[in-house]
Amino acid sequence: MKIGVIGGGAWGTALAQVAAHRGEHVTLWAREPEVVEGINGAHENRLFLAGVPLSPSIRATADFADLATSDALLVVAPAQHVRGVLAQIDVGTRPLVLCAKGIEAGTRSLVGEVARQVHPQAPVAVLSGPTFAHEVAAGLPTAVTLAVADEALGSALSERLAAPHFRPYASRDVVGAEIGGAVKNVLAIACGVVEGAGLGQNARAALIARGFAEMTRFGLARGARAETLAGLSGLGDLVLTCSSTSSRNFSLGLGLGQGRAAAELLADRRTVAEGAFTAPVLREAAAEADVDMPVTAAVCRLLEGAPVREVIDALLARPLRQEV
Ligand SMILES: NC(=O)C1=CN([C@@H]2O[C@H](COP(=O)(O)OP(=O)(O)OC[C@H]3O[C@@H](n4cnc5c(N)ncnc54)[C@H](O)[C@@H]3O)[C@@H](O)[C@H]2O)C=CC1
Ligand SMILES: O=C(CO)COP(=O)(O)O
Repeated sequence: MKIGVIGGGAWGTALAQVAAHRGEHVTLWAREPEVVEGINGAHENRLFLAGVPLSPSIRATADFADLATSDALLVVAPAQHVRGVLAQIDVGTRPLVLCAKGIEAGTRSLVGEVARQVHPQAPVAVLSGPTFAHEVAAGLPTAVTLAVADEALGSALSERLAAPHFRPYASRDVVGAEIGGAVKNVLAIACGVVEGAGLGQNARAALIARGFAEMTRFGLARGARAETLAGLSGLGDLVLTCSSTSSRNFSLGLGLGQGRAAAELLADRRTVAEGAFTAPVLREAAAEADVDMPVTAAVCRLLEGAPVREVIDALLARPLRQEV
């Protein structure tokens, strides 16, 4: 199978590396000419995954037409850009494996919904889980959820994407896999705030547990399965990104917790902290579904510039309630 990868950021590059190590023909579309040149020439993506020697068999391109012969397309552009990028590609009936984690602003669509709107003929799969790109690219053991409605296609894609250190677990819950990945980014910002504001490890553990309760309420309201939310793409990824400065979302929260302004933290950054874009859309979607998401609302207020102390005090002053 020939694999096409759309997006030359850290994650697209790491996934291209996994496929290349399996011996697949990999064509990677990247937006930045210097990424294309670096991968084809020096076999390195210095902009987004510096220091990782890439397989010489990965072929990078800036031309969507070069993806025409790929049998399956991994979509690894940031969530807010998936629609724009997909609109430029003739996909036909080829499977789209969606790897971005977020909800589209304006439409409130999950990435899978965006893909179906742009390419209704293409079957959609979601690949999501606890996967720092630099660890995957370095060949460290990693497991992901691979969610596809069609079981036969799910098995075929799992076979093709698996590697000795990269283990997909098949699921049919596409919405559940997507919601876990999108919501955990917002919660990772909150955990970074706890760290930055020096609120302690009890608070962080509480936030992970209450954040997971929030993710579950929203997921169930949108048709996700509880088991998926408790799996790799939900709780697994939540734990990873809520406990490491390797997470861009956690790092953004760390800065906010230290009292720095969101605009300053987001300005000029080349890498994407998806939670900053997802948080306001998630707040809207939660209101629409009549789901209480206090942590998400607090993250939104911090991104809008509210003082950290004020937001934390308001969160702690909420009326006491039943845990379940
Ligand atoms: N980095 C990681 O460890 C992981 C990232 N992801 C997800 O993968 C998606 C991509 O993230 P990364 O590869 O980490 O990105 P990155 O932060 O390494 O790089 C930014 C990416 O955004 C692209 N971009 C910027 N403006 C754009 C535009 N106008 N149109 C199209 N593309 C544009 C850049 O070309 C680049 O590919 C995100 O949804 C992220 O949540 C998922 C799992 C792991
Ligand atoms: O999704 C990720 C790991 O699973 C990457 O997290 P960040 O985008 O917060 O770096």
